[in-house]
Amino acid sequence: MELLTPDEMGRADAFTIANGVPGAVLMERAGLAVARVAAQASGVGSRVLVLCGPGNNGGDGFVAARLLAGTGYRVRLALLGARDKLRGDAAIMAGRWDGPVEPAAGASFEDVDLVVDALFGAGLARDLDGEARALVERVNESGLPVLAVDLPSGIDGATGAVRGAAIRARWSVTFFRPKPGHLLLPGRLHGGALTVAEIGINPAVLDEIKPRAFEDVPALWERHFPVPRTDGHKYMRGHLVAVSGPAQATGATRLTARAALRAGAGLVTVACPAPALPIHAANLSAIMVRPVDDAADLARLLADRRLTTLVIGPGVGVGQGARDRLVACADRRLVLDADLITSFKGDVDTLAGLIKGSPAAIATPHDGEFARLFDGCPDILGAPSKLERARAGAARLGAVIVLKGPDTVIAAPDGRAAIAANAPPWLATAGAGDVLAGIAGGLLAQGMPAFEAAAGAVWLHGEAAQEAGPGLVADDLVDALRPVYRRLFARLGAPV
Ligand SMILES: NC(=O)C1=CN([C@@H]2O[C@H](COP(=O)(O)OP(=O)(O)OC[C@H]3O[C@@H](n4cnc5c(N)ncnc54)[C@H](O)[C@@H]3O)[C@@H](O)[C@H]2O)[C@@H](O)CC1
Ligand SMILES: Nc1ncnc2c1ncn2[C@@H]1O[C@H](COP(=O)(O)OP(=O)(O)O)[C@@H](O)[C@H]1O
Ligand SMILES: [K+]
Repeated sequence: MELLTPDEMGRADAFTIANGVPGAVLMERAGLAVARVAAQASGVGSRVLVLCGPGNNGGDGFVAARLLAGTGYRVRLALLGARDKLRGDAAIMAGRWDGPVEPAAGASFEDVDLVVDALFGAGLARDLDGEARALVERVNESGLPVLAVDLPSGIDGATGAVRGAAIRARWSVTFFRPKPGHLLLPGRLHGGALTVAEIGINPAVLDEIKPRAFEDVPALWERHFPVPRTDGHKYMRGHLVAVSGPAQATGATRLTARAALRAGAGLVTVACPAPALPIHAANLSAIMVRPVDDAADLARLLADRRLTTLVIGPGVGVGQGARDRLVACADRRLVLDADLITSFKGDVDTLAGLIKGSPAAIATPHDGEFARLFDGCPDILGAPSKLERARAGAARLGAVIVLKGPDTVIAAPDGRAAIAANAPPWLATAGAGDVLAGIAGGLLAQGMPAFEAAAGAVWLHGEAAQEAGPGLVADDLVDALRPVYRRLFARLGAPV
């Protein structure tokens, strides 16, 4: 579940080697893992072309080639660079390979069933060019199935970026823990199905490395998940207010409110301008509706301290009205979304100042809203990856940021971050973001800490979209949460 940057992975290798496991042993195990996945991908006797690079990634390739050749595969091996330039463990493994070594530049792809890409992994240091780039492009043009060792060559393991050009693999095998580049786009699209192989690195090294990035899976947040108590009642599960916009823009707030209630908030109230009240009232049943025409009205409503949590943004309108409403609720648990975020365009420090007193705040921008909020912050918008952008944004805002998309990143001001990889493409539909804000609010209302609530909400949202399947509209997500909850509760040992 931890994600290690290539640098952190290098430290994990180094710790392990320093503690008595030789690098060559790790490399033998890495090559064995590659050979195993190759064997699952392609039957005995098939023709495998192993492309080896100049570093240790190439060393893994030499091992895999030897093991496959020894178990009935017809293996050719092609090397990028000179054999006598190989160093360390890679040189040792080249010495254990007794077959021919072709130059990679002119290698033929005729009569090949599977390509093993062992060109570059964690050591990719610059954009591919020249011979390396031409080779990668030739592999992609061949249309042959590719198994990537560690990372598809050309993908930056820390950022997921394509460095010049990158292999498009059908399978990838990485070692010990995935890297951010396996989950961040475009890296994830280049990697295919990912296998994470144990190669004998003791997980105790994680205590030294203290990774700060994680895959967004239940193990990350389930300890904090608010399973309803047998002796509980609705007032123990929080009262959430969804702040609504005007009569012509009420749907987003209803999606938010329904999602919050479904996610487990004890009570949910929609606070709306008086003209919008009949519309909400006619369309809601378990959710309460209160007239709130301006910020002063909202402040009066919030004199009741039991209203602990607010979601503000969906449909609320961009401008001073939204900003004033935030002032009225800034000391509560908060989910900030959509129009509220846009209302602070280029003014993140004012927003940060306002929400300083909030006990738990989450902002859920998509890329466009993020760019607006951090307009004028080139250090944040220009950070090297989506992971680093979200982290830098969270630190500046002083709140958890959920930077949405196919590779949603959840980042806390303290540097913890998670990347979600479970959202299907049909989740990108109008109103899906309003539902996400509601789920996050529903979890916050039940007392979940902000980072865990945000990560939990993003995962649940993706699972609900999988559950609903293609053709999904945002309303379906709310219903689809039920089977997802049933499975999660069963996993947590809660009554279902
Ligand atoms: N002992 C270890 O550290 C282990 C390492 N393993 C493997 O080792 C890999 C990392 O090995 P390395 O650190 O040697 O790095 P790589 O083998 O990924 O690449 C480094 C080599 O590529 C060259 N290079 C980098 N960018 C280039 C570019 N754009 N164009 C042309 N050449 C470029 C470098 O000069 C260097 O020769 C991992 O991805 C993994 O596959 C595994 O065997 C497990 C154990
Ligand atoms: N290509 C994609 N694959 C999976 N999920 C996506 C993709 N694009 C967007 N999403 C998700 O869809 C939701 C859209 O939210 P948002 O952009 O706020 O839209 P809206 O305002 O219409 O609700 C977010 O949860 C986002 O992470
Ligand atoms: K590779």
